[in-house]
Amino acid sequence: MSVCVNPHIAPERRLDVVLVAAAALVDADGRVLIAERPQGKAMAGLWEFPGGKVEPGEIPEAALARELAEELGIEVAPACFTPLSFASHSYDDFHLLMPLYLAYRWEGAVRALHHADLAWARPRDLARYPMPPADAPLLAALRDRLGA
Ligand SMILES: Nc1nc2c([nH]c(=O)n2[C@H]2C[C@H](O)[C@@H](COP(=O)(O)OP(=O)(O)OP(=O)(O)O)O2)c(=O)[nH]1
Ligand SMILES: [Mg+2]
Repeated sequence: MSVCVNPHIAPERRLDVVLVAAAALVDADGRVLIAERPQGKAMAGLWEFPGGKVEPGEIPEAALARELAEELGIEVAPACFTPLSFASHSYDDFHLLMPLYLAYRWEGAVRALHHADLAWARPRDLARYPMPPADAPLLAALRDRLGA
C-alpha cells in the first residue's frame, strides 16, 4: 500500500471544524477577485477569497451572499454560486472547511468595505499574492477551470 502524506491536516488532533464559504468572483476578462485581510484580524495582510463563517441555521450559499453584501457591497443570488473545490486545513486552533464557489453574475460594483485592498488577478498570477496556507491547493483548481 502506498503511503499518503497530506501536510495540511492533523488527524491526530481534536479541533473544532469551522465552516467558511468563499467566492472567486470572475470578471469578463477571466480575472478573479482577491481581497487583502485588514489589520487587526487573524492573518492580516494576506490575500483571500471574500467570504466568511457560516452561521448556525444558514446554508453556505446564503451565508456567502450575506458576506459578499457585507464585505463588498454587492448582491449575488445564492443560485449563482457554482461549487469549484474546497479547502480542508488544520490550523493551530481550528480546522477550516471552506467550499470555494465561482460567481460570474452580481449586482453592484465591488468595494473594500472590510478589506484593506482588492485586486483582480489572472489565475496564473494568484500565486504571487501571499495567501492563507489553506488556499494554496485551490489555485490549481482555478487555473484548470478558468485557464491562465
Ligand atoms: N474568507 C476567507 N477566509 C479564509 C480564506 N482562507 C482561510 O484560511 N480563511 C480563514 C481565515 C479565517 O480564519 C476564516 C474566515 O474568516 P473571516 O474573517 O472571513 O470570517 P468572517 O468574514 O465571518 O469574519 P469575522 O466574523 O471573523 O469577523 O477562514 C479565504 O480564502 N477566504
Ligand atoms: Mg470574511
